[in-house]
Amino acid sequence: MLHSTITPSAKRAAFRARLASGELVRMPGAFNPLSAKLIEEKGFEGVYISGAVLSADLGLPDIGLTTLSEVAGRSAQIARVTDLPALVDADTGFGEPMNVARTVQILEDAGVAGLHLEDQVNPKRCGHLDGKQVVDEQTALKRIRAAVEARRDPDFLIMARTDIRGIDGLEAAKDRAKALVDAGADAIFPEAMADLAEFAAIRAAVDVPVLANMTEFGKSELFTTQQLADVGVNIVIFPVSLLRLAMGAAERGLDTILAEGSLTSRVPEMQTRARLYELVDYAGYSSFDADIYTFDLRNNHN
Ligand SMILES: C[C@](O)(C(=O)O)[C@H](CC(=O)O)C(=O)O
Ligand SMILES: [Mg+2]
Repeated sequence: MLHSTITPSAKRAAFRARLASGELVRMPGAFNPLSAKLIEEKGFEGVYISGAVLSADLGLPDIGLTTLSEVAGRSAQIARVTDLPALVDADTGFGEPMNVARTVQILEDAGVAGLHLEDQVNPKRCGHLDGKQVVDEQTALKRIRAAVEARRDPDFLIMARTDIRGIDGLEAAKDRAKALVDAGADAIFPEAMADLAEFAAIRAAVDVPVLANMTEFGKSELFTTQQLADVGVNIVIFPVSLLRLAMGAAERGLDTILAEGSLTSRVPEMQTRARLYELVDYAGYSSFDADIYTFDLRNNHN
């Protein structure tokens, strides 16, 4: 009820242990705290907090407009309601290496299990857009070193994302990944890999966990969790998928009101009131204080 009772440090330790086991960690993107609860209930191993989703949620493009406070606020809301470890997209770290250090501490305070920092120039753009630019190697490494030095919980995962594949190719991505690991990165997120062989090449180049980004309508093909596990990928994110599904359903629903004047034909597709109440645990609140829960589902159409 109310919130997760597992401390951030325990979630981080569990995340590290799961990664060390070699088993794939599946992290769908939670577009809000409620969807994080659903992800947990379905049995996934973690939740991802996407920058693309946060900006879209605010009605903004994903081009570096969102602030650290907005990302930290959303991260804290999500981390508070789930026992799962959360990995948050910290874009380029919101500025210079000094800002990156502050970003790490603020996101540690938000209760997430780790973050990823990318090597794009500021302002960044979605990794699947054309016209991206990356910083030189020394600048990229400084960001990671600053992040590692600033962290207070040694289990807080600092993942380095490199966007260089789409600009200078796979060899450059392998070199950059190795250098980022030498600078202290705990894991690597190679953005916009073209195929499974490219994931395998990054996997072979470094000895830390590797993440695969299974975002739809992007530059990577969509592979199954089994295919990714078979090439040694350790974490898979479905960053924007739940938002895309929900928004697809919302759009169809709005069209139905326009066409039919009612949503009756869509009700079978909706999450029921009973299911929603189960997910947010009305019953738990009721046993905590029977006076606050007087609603009886049996009196409703559901
Ligand atoms: C993973 C990502 O950084 C995100 O913000 O979720 C995006 C996802 C997307 O825009 O599809 C990305 O740059 O890949
Ligand atoms: Mg992003």
